[in-house]
Amino acid sequence: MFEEDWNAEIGDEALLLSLEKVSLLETPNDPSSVFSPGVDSSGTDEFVNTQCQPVSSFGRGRNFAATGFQEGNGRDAVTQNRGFKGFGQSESFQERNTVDGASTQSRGFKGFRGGFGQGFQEGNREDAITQDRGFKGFHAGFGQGFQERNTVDGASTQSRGFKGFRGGFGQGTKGGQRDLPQSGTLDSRERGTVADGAGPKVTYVPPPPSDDEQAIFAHYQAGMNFDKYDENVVEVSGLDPPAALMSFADSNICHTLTVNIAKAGYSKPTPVQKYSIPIILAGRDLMACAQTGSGKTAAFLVPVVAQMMRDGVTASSFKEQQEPECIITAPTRELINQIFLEARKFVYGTCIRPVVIYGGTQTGYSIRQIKLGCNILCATPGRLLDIIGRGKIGLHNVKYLVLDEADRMLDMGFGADMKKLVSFPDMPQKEKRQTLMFSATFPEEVQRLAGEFLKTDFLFVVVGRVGGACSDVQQSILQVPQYFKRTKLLEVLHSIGNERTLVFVDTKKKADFIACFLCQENIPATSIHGDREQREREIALQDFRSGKCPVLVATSVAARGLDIESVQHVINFDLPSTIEEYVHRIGRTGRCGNIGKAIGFFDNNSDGHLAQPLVKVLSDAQQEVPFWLTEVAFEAKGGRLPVNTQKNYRGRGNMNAGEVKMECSAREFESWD
Ligand SMILES: Nc1ncnc2c1ncn2[C@@H]1O[C@H](COP(=O)(O)OP(=O)(O)OP(=O)(O)O)[C@@H](O)[C@H]1O
Repeated sequence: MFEEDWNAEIGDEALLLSLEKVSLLETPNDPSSVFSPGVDSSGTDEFVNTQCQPVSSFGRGRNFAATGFQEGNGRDAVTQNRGFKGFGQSESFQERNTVDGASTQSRGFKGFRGGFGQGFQEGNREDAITQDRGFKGFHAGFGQGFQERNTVDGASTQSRGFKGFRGGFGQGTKGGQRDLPQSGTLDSRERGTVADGAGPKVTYVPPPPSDDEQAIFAHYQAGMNFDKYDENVVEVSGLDPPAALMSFADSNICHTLTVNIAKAGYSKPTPVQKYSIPIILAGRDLMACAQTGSGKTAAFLVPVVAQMMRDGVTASSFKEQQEPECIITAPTRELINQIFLEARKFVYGTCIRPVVIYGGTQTGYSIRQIKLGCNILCATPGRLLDIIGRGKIGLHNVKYLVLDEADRMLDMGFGADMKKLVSFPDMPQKEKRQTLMFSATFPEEVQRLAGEFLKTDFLFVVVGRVGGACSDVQQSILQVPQYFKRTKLLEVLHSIGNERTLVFVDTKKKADFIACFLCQENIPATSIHGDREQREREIALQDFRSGKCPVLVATSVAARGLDIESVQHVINFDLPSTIEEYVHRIGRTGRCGNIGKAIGFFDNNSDGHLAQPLVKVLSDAQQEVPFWLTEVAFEAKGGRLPVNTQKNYRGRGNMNAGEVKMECSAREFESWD
């Protein structure tokens, strides 16, 4: 991700003063009210040596707001250390970094003493052997009664990020109760290149989902605008498209699946389902674009399961190498898990076995799940390639290849992985498999790239406008300069009350910082981003879903696909760099016919590039367009684009290959898969 200008925000005197006034959380011994990112890293640079993620349990040592904080880091040999390293109060805070041996790197926040305000320095030192970057020395504040020790023996160690929250900010989660096996965060780097044993092991095993029928079919209610989906114009391009279906019963699918659809609470198909289901049942390749929250997941799962049943799929039994009939990929771990949970609904009572594998979890666990049998493999790209490379998955039986969030899967972030996937010798050629692509956005150049994966007679279904925002989301764009954003955020959150709100920021560090800040303001918040351990990410999401933390501060890793009940608000604290990302982010609310609200903080200094595409997205979705925004858009068009120091201009319809390339940065620096 892009490095933000922290000085611009934190160095502001007024803000520092206001932060000094912030009172600390005052429930040190109440485990249910002391939160947690347990944040563990924030660095963004490449690793040099092996890395050691501190074991940061949320259990003991979570007394984040009591009396004193200690951190010790004892390391031998080549050590790298990046990120936050402890919060504490001046008197009781101690930080110990014992480094034996040579070559030490240390980056990032190192010890808060005294709130966010004073004593905040950024160090940027680089000598031959020792690197030390980032915030160092917060004096006075933010955590008390907090201890962390990281002792790492052995050579060549790296550690990044926040070190010191065990429990962290926010409310909720008592680590002890949730002490699942620990994970390290190898993320994308764990793929293939870092074999088991070569680096610190990722040991996280996610808790198994409930097998209880009620839990499997749990769903939220469609909203009052559900029927309005039918008002959307649907365009199908390509030769001989089959007729759309009007009801699930029309689709002639097997009885068990029909029952499962009903149990999932689907009484009638949405437009993307009406058109996609018969196309897939007819064996055609498909690229489908429909607004966020309008049921694209079932639009591919239902017909794939129906066809597998029709073709008499056999139950796969225990084998060292499995040969799934269907592979589904998506860009983020949480999203692929969600797709897997949806798949479990539709295959219920059949012999079809779906399996999910994704990064940040123990590779051995993924392999064990696969060995037990696998008909539908839901996977993030990195873990998928890794597992294929280990010979645990044979591809010659693949009949369906699904790319959810296909534009993201084909851009420079994951495009190479997807090319690699279809280039495996045993992967059936595109003529011999069905390739299905779904997204709410499809920039034109990505549409062109998609052609390489699809048969020439593929069909393109567009519900509404390509890349259009969901009209059930009431959008407002406010002019908020960077230095004023936190004040504005508080103002908005106070007016919202306890309603579930997703706040998007542009960097991982900032996600943690804003979550901390909100907690200090007694707004229970947690964070999700690519530097958090997978276990922490899942806990954060769970706490948000359950309402324990009604505010989730996120980077773009949470922008796509996530379907969380009752998210009433999305706040773009930082607007994203592309309009597509904006459309996905605000689409976390206003789903399945429910209504939602999205507020964007527009900073003239950094968001000028987004003015024009925003005006278009707002007006296409029949939203009010502020006059000032049209003016900024006009200025941008006239060549007087405000100097943009932080973001890259990647508006829709204006992308070129180079701009697509930039998309990869988000994924490279964030561990999405
Ligand atoms: N036909 C239907 N009837 C009732 N609910 C439905 C129907 N189809 C989908 N849903 C529900 O609507 C919600 C949104 O669906 P889904 O997540 O598939 O949307 P999406 O189009 O993939 O969104 P995004 O673009 O954000 O990924 C889910 O909770 C899903 O269970």
